Amino acid sequence: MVEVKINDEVKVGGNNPCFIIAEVGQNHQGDIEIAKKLIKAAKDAGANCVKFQKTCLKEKFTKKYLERPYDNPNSWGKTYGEHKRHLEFSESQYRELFKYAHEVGILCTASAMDMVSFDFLVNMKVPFIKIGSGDSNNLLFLKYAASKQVPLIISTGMVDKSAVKTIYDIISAQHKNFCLLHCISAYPVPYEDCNLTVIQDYMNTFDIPIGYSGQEVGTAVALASVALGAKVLEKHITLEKTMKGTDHVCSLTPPEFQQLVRDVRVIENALGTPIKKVVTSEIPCIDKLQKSLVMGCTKNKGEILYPGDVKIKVAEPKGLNALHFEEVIYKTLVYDKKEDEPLNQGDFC
Ligand SMILES: CC(=O)N[C@H](C=O)[C@@H](O)[C@H](O)[C@H](O)COP(=O)(O)O
Ligand SMILES: C=C(OP(=O)(O)O)C(=O)O
Repeated sequence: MVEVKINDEVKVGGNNPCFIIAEVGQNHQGDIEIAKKLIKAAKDAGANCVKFQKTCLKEKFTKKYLERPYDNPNSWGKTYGEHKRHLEFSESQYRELFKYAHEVGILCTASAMDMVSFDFLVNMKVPFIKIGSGDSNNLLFLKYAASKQVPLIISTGMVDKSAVKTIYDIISAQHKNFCLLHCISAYPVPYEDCNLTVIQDYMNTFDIPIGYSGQEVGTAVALASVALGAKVLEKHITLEKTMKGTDHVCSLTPPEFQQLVRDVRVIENALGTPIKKVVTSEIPCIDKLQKSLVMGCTKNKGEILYPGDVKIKVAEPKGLNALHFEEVIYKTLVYDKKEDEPLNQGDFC
């Protein structure tokens, strides 16, 4: 199975555990202390990585768009530009955050929301660069990103399958060190729009690790994505869901994130093998409750066992496994047998 190399220690895909990204995004409210608390919370929750969103505003947005009024309860300014400026950390603040994450001991990166930010992140030597759904139609940027030969995790919200194939073709023409994440870009995503089985379709179509970036409320859908085979899982993290900001509503609090990580690991462990076999932990139940073949009546040596003469019961001691019922019928007893006595190999011929 194809693996993506994040760094010397961390690989994604194949038989590696699901790589869990705690997406801070802009849930830091523009406050570096909150950002640090979220980095620490992500580490304590057991996430593999914590992620921000790096934007060069004049590269990502037109002047007119930045001047657009942004008058809603989640806004940090009168215009979209003011709002975004409030939420954007400077390069030196990013350096401080990356340093802090390093001290805390968690991988830290960001989504490059434009080419300028991409270059900054390459220079910062982040373990991989995320390209969010806002760029799933930005083929120019995707080509540029692919040419830089850094590991990429790419979300595929807001486009259809044919565009996703194009993204795959663009990146894989340069390298295979990338993952695609199924994503629906709504905040929050109604459950009926999650279309989680797209993950399986991606897995059947693409020879790279597939993951899920979930914007729905809660953890159930994210957990299901892992059961379906997601090798990367991204969920937003917040200190408090009632905080101001567009994404808090679809985010997980630190205890919820911790539970998510725990449950993902339980699911991975439980997925086990597709080979159905009797496992050691079942032996006590087999001993206690599995049924076996016993005599349904008292019969003597030389008599034939007719269907009604053999019963299937939980017995002590056990007889032959009840699966052998058909093999016993119409055989001749070689011993006298009492009702309820177990029937074993050698009792008939
Ligand atoms: C598509 C995309 O970029 N989505 C991101 C990742 O999920 C979001 O975090 C947005 O940045 C956020 O919802 C924008 O909110 P506002 O417009 O209020 O700053
Ligand atoms: C928009 C982003 O992600 P997604 O599309 O996965 O929500 C992002 O990472 O910035």
